[in-house]
Amino acid sequence: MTDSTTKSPLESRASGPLAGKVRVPGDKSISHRALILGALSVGETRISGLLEGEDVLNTAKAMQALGAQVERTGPFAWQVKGVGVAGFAQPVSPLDFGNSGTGCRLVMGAVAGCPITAVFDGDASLRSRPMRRILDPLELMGAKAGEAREGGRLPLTLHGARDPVPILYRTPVASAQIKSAVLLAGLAAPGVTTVIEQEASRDHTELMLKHFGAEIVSANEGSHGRKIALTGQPELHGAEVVVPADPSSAAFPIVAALIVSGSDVAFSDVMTNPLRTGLLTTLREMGAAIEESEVRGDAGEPMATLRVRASKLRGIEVPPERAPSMIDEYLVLAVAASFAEGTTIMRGLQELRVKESDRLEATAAMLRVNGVKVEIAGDDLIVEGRGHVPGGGLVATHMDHRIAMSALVMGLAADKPVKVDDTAFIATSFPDFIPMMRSLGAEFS
Ligand SMILES: O=C(O)C1=C[C@@H](OP(=O)(O)O)[C@@H](O)[C@H](O)C1
Ligand SMILES: C=C(OP(=O)(O)O)C(=O)O
Repeated sequence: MTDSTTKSPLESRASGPLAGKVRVPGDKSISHRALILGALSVGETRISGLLEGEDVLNTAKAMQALGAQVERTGPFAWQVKGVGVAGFAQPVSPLDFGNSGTGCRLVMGAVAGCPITAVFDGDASLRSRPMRRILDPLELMGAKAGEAREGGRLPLTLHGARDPVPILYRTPVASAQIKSAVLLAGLAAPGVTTVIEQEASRDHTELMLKHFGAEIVSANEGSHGRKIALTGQPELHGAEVVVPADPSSAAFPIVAALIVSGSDVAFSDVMTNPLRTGLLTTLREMGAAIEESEVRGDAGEPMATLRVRASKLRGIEVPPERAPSMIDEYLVLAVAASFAEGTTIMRGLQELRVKESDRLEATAAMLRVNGVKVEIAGDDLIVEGRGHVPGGGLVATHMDHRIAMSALVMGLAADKPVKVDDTAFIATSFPDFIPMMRSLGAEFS
């Protein structure tokens, strides 16, 4: 996918009721972490339900380049034989993370604790994203970033620490990627590495570290925060990981089912970790009919079947403290808000500016070009819902999978078709999105 020049446009049009039961692919966050922790463990890790999207496949390649044995043993089934904590080997060529911030930043943390040097690179989107936020704590732990562009942007050379030191670090923004990078580097440091976050971000790294045998304690901090303490230099043991379905991927067909009248769609095994369910909370507040059944858990990650039926939605205000639990879902929430009656105000979205694209601007542009009234006020996004969307626009995806999927969802219920300029990046997180949506009744051409 890196710097692809051939674009694959697609148009989506008003469709009949969506119906069926599907399992969206494995969770992207958990898939990256299973490969990385498998590589840092002694013995064998077996992963089922891995997301075989480009982002995760790039992490798998990076683990191989760093000395782990990584093998696909069947559909979505992978086996990793690890090198142990701080055991990474010097890679012979640059590590290419393609479009993936998570893969790149988490592996930076893991490399920072090893006495090796690695070059990190990615596509034009990833090269535009800030890496200083990761390099700052890693340098405090003893790693050194070599020559890099302004803001620590890729490509960059990272020299891991010979003797990593544990730190206490307060993350400057609610970011699971920063927290996870520090914890992964902390694995190699003697003593306790502590991360304090003012707003709790997704805790998959903490849960999975415990699952692999690390001593890690997490406590509430302030009204919305967490304090996480990891004891360094554990022996991590290979483990079984069952990857639940990705709620951030399910978000697209969920919103599609809500806005296409008469729809009734079920989603199995969707991860319902409370630090990832902000969108479900918000949609329910807007009037969405979403029922949970078959609730269960695996390796600390709860999951459930969700049944979603087309619903009349109303505009609401989404508080800023909810942002970390739905940070990747605002684009498709903005689509739902466009079909709602009344104004939806989404507050505190500054982090959307540093994702695969500037998602605040790109979301507003997607809505505007399709006749929806929208405004950006500081870090807030304000959408005027009128119960229907004119459509007819051509949406620029800016190398961003979630813009492409959101726009295609919008077209399924808009008055006129909606076209996206490029669907290629959907393969980073949801390779079967188009056929799965068609199987539910979506009309794409
Ligand atoms: O840790 C993770 O797996 C992720 C954390 C989030 O990023 P930030 O940590 O930058 O908020 C999210 O946007 C990304 O898709 C996945
Ligand atoms: C922000 C995302 O991913 P990443 O940061 O891993 O590129 C995303 O998938 O929406």
